[in-house]
Amino acid sequence: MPVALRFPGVARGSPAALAIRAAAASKHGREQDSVRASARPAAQCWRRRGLVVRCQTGATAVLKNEEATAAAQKPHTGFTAVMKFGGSSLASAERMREVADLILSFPEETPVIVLSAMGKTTNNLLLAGEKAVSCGAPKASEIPELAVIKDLHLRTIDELGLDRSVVSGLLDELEQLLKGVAMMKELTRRTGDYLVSFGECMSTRIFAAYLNKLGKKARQYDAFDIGFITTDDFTNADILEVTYPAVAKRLNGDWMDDPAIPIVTGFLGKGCKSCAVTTLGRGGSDLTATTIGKALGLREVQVWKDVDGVLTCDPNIYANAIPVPFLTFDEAAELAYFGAQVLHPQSMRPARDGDMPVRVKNSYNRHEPGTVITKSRDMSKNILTSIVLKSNVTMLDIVSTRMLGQYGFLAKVFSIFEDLGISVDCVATSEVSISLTLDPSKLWSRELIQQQELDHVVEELEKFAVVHLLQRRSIISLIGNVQRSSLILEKTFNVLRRNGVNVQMISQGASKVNISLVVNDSEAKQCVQALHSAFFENGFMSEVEGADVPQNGASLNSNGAIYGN
Ligand SMILES: Nc1ncnc2c1ncn2[C@@H]1O[C@H](COP(=O)(O)OP(=O)(O)O)[C@@H](O)[C@H]1O
Ligand SMILES: N[C@@H](CC(=O)OP(=O)(O)O)C(=O)O
Repeated sequence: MPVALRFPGVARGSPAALAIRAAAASKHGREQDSVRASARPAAQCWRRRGLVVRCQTGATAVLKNEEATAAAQKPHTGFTAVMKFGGSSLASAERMREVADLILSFPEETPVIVLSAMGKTTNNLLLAGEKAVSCGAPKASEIPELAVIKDLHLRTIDELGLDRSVVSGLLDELEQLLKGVAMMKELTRRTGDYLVSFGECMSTRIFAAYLNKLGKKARQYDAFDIGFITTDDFTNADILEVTYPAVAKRLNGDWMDDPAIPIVTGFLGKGCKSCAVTTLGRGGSDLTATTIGKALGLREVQVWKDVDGVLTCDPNIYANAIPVPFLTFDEAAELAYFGAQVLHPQSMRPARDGDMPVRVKNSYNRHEPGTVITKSRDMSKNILTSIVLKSNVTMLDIVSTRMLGQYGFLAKVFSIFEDLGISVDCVATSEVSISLTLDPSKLWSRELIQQQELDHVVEELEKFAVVHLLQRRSIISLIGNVQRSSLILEKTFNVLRRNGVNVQMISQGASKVNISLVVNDSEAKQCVQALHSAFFENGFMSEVEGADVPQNGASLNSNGAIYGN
């Protein structure tokens, strides 16, 4: 028999209201879902002694003021963790089966699931959009990438034994959209975001349907419909603060009313002014996951990838890379910012704010401990953690013609980059000159800077400086303990000298975890390999007194608690 409640002064559906409701349910020995919020004023009221709860049987009981207050202050949520699965973990029906099996293998968890688009679907959607611009409306239905997307999703549905209607409407809509782009001969950033959103909208619908088919009750959510409110910076939107309470209210509220595992689209949001679909930058589902984790105050966010955690370098550059068991949020953010594609650069922010560990795990190798990322760790024994390479970087040497004082010179240089929305990575200055590197992509949209934009930058800078544009450079970032910088640099320069490589610029970030070196693109991979073997493979760490030797140290018990940190 439901217990009817009303909470004067507490907004209906708010986390506090839900928490009081849960406390009342627990006090009356009821399942939470047998307790319903009611608008009926007569159902109960606040008395001096507390909240009088009247069951529909006529019996009453009191939830003491202290109990109600304590519950409201510690909002209860049924959820325990966020589990995010990227495109690499969801590339086929077989992979979806494995991911479902993985989720069900943690019966003690009540996770919120965040999914990216299947496999390479986002890239295919972007390519299809580009082709639509020039192919002409009658040919839009024949774009090869559209066929690949349709085939992948329909085959997955068939193989999972689901009804094609789960995505057929979206596939039709997608085809219509491409025809529209072909007719307009234009793909704006806003339309581009709407276009790529089909990937996540389809993967989540398929997966939710599959979990339901397995008997695990799941509910699909489009992030842009549940309170993910962003700036209107299409392709690279920022999540706004209002998102946190809105998402918590919606997910907690639905859970209380009708418990089901939420399956949420990663990467997507809703522009605060435009109300159009926005995206959070490539790889943005990691950020969706940590945002939900913070909103719900969860114990942990798990980010499931196709590698055994964050590695000592990109395994595509050097196959001997090994997992890094522990990282701080600062190290992970720096690593991501300087090019390690494994995490979205902004994704550590909510985790840091909510002091919530992030675990990077391998969905293909679930028993590996992975990497645990936390606020702090014992850095005293740490020397080098990981080596990151960012290629195709442009370097600018800018020498003042002394028309401006040094102060005005730096301000003027940076205002030009700000106006053009181009991000500057590394900077080194003298009194009259500045060397800096430009990210190959504009901010996080991964839209490459065009030559004409660079020409424009140089033209603007040449009004007050002599400028040398040096292209095809790479930044090698040494993520580690900058307190041991002399040791790191001594070893690094030995290795580079032996390999005949000259460093063209050095910069040590204020974050105290990163030293960056600029070298020629053509030498960069060889440098990373040589540095990796010198630091991680030849017993260097064990020779240095008190240094931590990288090895797998983090482990996960059955309910996901972290050992060994
Ligand atoms: N330092 C690193 N550690 C781990 N993976 C890295 C690193 N640098 C680059 N990568 C690449 O990142 C990939 C995982 O990220 P991503 O493809 O975005 O995963 P997902 O699609 O599952 O979110 C790995 O397959 C690997 O190739
Ligand atoms: N699908 C989007 C968002 C994302 O996060 O993907 P992944 O988790 O596969 O990196 C992208 O490809 O950018």
